[in-house]
Amino acid sequence: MSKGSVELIGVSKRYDESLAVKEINLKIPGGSYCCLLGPSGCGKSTTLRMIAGHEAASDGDILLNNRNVTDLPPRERGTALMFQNYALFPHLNSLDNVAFSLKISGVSKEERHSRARKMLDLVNMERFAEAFPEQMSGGQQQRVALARALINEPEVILLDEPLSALDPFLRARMRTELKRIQQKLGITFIHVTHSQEEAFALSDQVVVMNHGHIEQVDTPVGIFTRPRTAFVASFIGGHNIISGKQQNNQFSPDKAVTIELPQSLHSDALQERTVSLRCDRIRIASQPFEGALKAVARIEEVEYLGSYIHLKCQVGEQLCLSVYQNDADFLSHPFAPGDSAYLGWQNDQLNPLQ
Ligand SMILES: Nc1ncnc2c1ncn2[C@@H]1O[C@H](COP(=O)(O)OP(=O)(O)OP(=O)(O)O)[C@@H](O)[C@H]1O
Repeated sequence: MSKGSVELIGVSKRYDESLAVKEINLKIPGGSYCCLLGPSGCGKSTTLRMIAGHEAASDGDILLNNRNVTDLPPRERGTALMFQNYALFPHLNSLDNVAFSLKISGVSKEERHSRARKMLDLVNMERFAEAFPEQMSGGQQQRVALARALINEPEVILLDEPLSALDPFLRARMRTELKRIQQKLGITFIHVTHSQEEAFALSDQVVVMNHGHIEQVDTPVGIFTRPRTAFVASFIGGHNIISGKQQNNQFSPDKAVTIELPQSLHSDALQERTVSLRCDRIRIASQPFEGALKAVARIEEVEYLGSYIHLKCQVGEQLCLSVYQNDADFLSHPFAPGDSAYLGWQNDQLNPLQ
């Protein structure tokens, strides 16, 4: 692995009786953008803080560039943590905020200001060198905080929900900025978020966490096209999760519905099976169509979402499928609740879940 690689080996964190992080194993390649994604309380921030050294691991080892740093203090690890609330000093201007840690290490004023200016330049904040935190917007303060985290040239930067305090417009802009800076510096970014959109837009590698363990590590495309568990499929959204009994390649999620599974999921024995099916991979029409026709449904709900429409379709008694139809198709023939509809999909769109 190149510079800035991080490896967690059997890492756990115990708080009194509860295990916040449960024996996780993870490799993050140097120079990559990695997002830890999951719901509130799943252990993302604790994992990040253990990598930074602000929280001691109860068990396991943390390796940075193949060097065991488990027992080292934060400043000896080559990492920098950027806090959610930016934590800028209110009485210092941007330049002095960014240069602060250099001042503590005894770097001369001329050199620390020159290095701080370069960092402000990198985050496009050179014009605000003399401004104090209260004179800047949330997004501007965040750029300064990022410059401050980068001043010691860390190989790994750790970001805890860095965009959560920004409005949606600024959040999207800062997301692009973070990616640009990561690519320019070529260092490792580890970013905690509960937004799948943010994780998908930024990551080389997404780590989906739930209840202190890792559910899946994959590229954004891998996570979205092949979620491994029902938790991942439901957390990232856009997927139907269908459970039922299977024998051979016949799958019955409902007494009145039988779905044919792809040959790769064939099983001779009767067994329980859960699969996911992307909402945007289901074809819907008001008339029967040739090929891949799978079910007749009744439209229960119609939700207009701009570029696509979410249709809730009841199939049999117990199976309700969500279908995303593009707006052009919908507007040329709008469905309404109570209408009948014909649904179809390719068998290989049925993705097995654990
Ligand atoms: N200092 C602490 N003392 C006791 N329990 C803690 C402490 N810090 C975290 N926890 C618990 O550990 C679990 C994981 O917390 P953590 O903050 O890592 O989750 P998270 O996924 O980052 O959540 P959020 O997105 O809400 O920040 C939670 O159940 C939390 O209550």
